[in-house]
Amino acid sequence: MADLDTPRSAYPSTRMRRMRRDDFSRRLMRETTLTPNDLIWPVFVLEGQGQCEPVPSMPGVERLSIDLLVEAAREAHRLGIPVMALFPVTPMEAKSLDAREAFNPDGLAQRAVRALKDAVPELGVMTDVALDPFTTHGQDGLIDDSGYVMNDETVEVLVRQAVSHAEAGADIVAPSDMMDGRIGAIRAALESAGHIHTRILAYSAKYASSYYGPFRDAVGSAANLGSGNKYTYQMDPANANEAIHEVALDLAEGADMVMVKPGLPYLDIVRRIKDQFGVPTCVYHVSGEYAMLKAASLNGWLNEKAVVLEAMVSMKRAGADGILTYYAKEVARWLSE
Ligand SMILES: NCC(=O)CCC(=O)O
Ligand SMILES: [Mg+2]
Repeated sequence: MADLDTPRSAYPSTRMRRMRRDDFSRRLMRETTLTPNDLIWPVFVLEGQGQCEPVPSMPGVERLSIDLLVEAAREAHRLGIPVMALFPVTPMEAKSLDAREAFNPDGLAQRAVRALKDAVPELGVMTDVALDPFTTHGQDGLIDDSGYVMNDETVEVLVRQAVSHAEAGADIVAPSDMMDGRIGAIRAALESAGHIHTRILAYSAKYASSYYGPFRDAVGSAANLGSGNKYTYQMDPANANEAIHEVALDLAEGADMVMVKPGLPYLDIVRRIKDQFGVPTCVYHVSGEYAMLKAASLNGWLNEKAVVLEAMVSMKRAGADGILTYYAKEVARWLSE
């Protein structure tokens, strides 16, 4: 193929609109194709039976108890979605300073994994490795007297959490905490416990973003976090080289896949990672991005299906192999129409 700066014939022998004229030739030259295989569906899991609670800041998204989650998983699997990602809603009384509920073998996440692998074994199950749903202060790790999130002490808990997920049957563990060295520590612990097939999706470039607000409402960590912030461990939205550095470290420590989060505002990061490393790269279309599209659609200001599919194809075009999105089921349905 000629490279892009090879001289080309100019107008009128070249008319770019020729190929755009008809549907058949538009389809023929389409460079990016979206399929349900590209989707990971994040879900919020509740205690109880028959529980289904709407998330007010994410219309259309519901928190589900495990029995209803299993039904939803069957449907996701039927729609061709390869993976679901679980986010437990921890009851206030199970939260603590040391986040011990995170590695409870009978915790909500661990029970949900077992139920899903039992009911729909072909569906990939991914778990969130981070302590924010389990701490009374809503930070992703253990804090010292000054409130600083302690790295190495936190990593020890993350390792126990990840191993407990693998023991429950999780296919993918996804550390989203941004502590240093946690990928290597988790990988070593999984290997020595015999969980050699457990994949690690590292949230390598997770930014300290304001787009996570509705998620924190959904899992109930917003109230715990209060006016706190995560600037000492999540990345500065102004940085890109630092993301490359983070990804290089996580790959060296044993990550199978890496993630950029949020999605649309950070597609330059996705593209740089894909070009530089060529590894499986995921992107998280986060709660705030969902809320924006949903709110505008509910107001009649945007065509929901059209803008959501455009957002998805843009993430794929930027180099993403997997897209975590609360719109996963709708997207899979639209693609099959
Ligand atoms: N670990 C998950 C998050 O921190 C937030 C995701 C979102 O806002 O959708
Ligand atoms: Mg890191």
